[in-house]
Amino acid sequence: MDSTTPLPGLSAPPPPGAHALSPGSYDGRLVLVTGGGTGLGRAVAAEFARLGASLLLVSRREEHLAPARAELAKVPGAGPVTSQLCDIRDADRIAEVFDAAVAAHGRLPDVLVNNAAANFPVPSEDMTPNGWRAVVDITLTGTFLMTREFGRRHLAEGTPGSVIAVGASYAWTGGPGFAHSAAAKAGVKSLVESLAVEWGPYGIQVNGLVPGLMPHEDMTADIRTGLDRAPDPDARQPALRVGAPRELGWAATFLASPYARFISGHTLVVDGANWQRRDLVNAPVTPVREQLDRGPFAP
Ligand SMILES: CCCCCCC/C=C/C(=O)SCCNC(=O)CCNC(=O)[C@H](O)C(C)(C)COP(=O)(O)OP(=O)(O)OC[C@H]1O[C@@H](n2cnc3c(N)ncnc32)[C@H](O)[C@@H]1OP(=O)(O)O
Ligand SMILES: NC(=O)C1=CN([C@@H]2O[C@H](COP(=O)(O)OP(=O)(O)OC[C@H]3O[C@@H](n4cnc5c(N)ncnc54)[C@H](OP(=O)(O)O)[C@@H]3O)[C@@H](O)[C@H]2O)C=CC1
Repeated sequence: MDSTTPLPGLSAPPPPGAHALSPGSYDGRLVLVTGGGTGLGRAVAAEFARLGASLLLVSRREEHLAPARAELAKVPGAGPVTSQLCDIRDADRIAEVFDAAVAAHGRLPDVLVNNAAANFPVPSEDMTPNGWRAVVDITLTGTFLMTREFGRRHLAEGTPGSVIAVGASYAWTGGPGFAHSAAAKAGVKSLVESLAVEWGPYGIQVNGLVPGLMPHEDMTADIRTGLDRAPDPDARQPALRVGAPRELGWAATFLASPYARFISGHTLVVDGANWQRRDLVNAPVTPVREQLDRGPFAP
């Protein structure tokens, strides 16, 4: 192939509304998605709904939850869609959310998707203690508290369940400019590995799921601005395209399905191999302060 031949890249995903699993695969199942009102969480929830699941969306802001509830209830084949306001840093409120799940849906969530997370780009030398705590508390501790409640309820009832924790590939590599989030996501990956073993004997499967770059309209301004600094995001991916949020949803519905019951403690990366990218000759290093358009450090 000469340098003028167009590269094909990885093929475009099937259209919105398509699904790999049979219709009705999740009929009668309840799926709890944290952060299910926006972005990737909403896209994941939609794929479960398309397969017949009932949904419980959990996050802090009704302005995120109400429109998502309305949209997801219209997905053909979806079960009932409810939501609960909850800050996942609050263990008491999480217990109430599980009580509300049983009251509204008549069952515990069969699947927990820990999708909610917090993140903003910041050079580490500028990060305040409270900024670090906010991101680690939401992303790691919030994921643990939700998962702990899910596990306790299922262990008490003797019922099986499936947990999916949404991660990020900088759990393996580190994330310059995102040290708090990368550390938290590394903790999430480790948590998945610990709990998969602890709870395997009780029929509770625990996996991680890592999206690659999947732009969506709810991305925070900080992250969107960072992305907008570099033109043509497709050309910067080995797949020659960014991911579509529904591709994460398809992976999630597979991981929590009967066809994946023997997969546990694994973290699946859906990013077209972007995180493994290495060039023969690296691009010159740009310090994080420069990438973020920050002036010199001033204590
Ligand atoms: C360019 C490529 C990027 C690829 C990255 C892809 C990988 C991962 C992606 C994601 O995780 S995307 C998910 C992002 N979504 C969210 O973060 C949504 C929720 N976020 C929030 O609610 C807030 O942003 C929050 C700050 C994270 C949490 O809100 P909370 O109400 O608990 O905190 P605050 O009281 O507002 O702030 C706490 C603390 O944090 C400091 N802070 C907040 N924003 C920034 C910022 N943009 N830069 C620096 N510091 C920030 C804030 O000042 C507070 O600290 P103190 O001032 O009290 O010291
Ligand atoms: N987009 C991407 O390309 C990538 C995303 N990811 C991961 O994917 C997941 C989803 O990201 P994305 O959809 O882009 O981000 P969003 O900002 O759209 O979603 C974050 C969600 O988390 C909820 N949330 C935040 N804090 C709390 C809290 N304390 N309690 C309850 N809910 C909370 C928010 O809702 P509310 O404000 O209503 O509380 C929001 O719905 C995250 O885990 C993220 O780290 C990883 C790599 C790349």
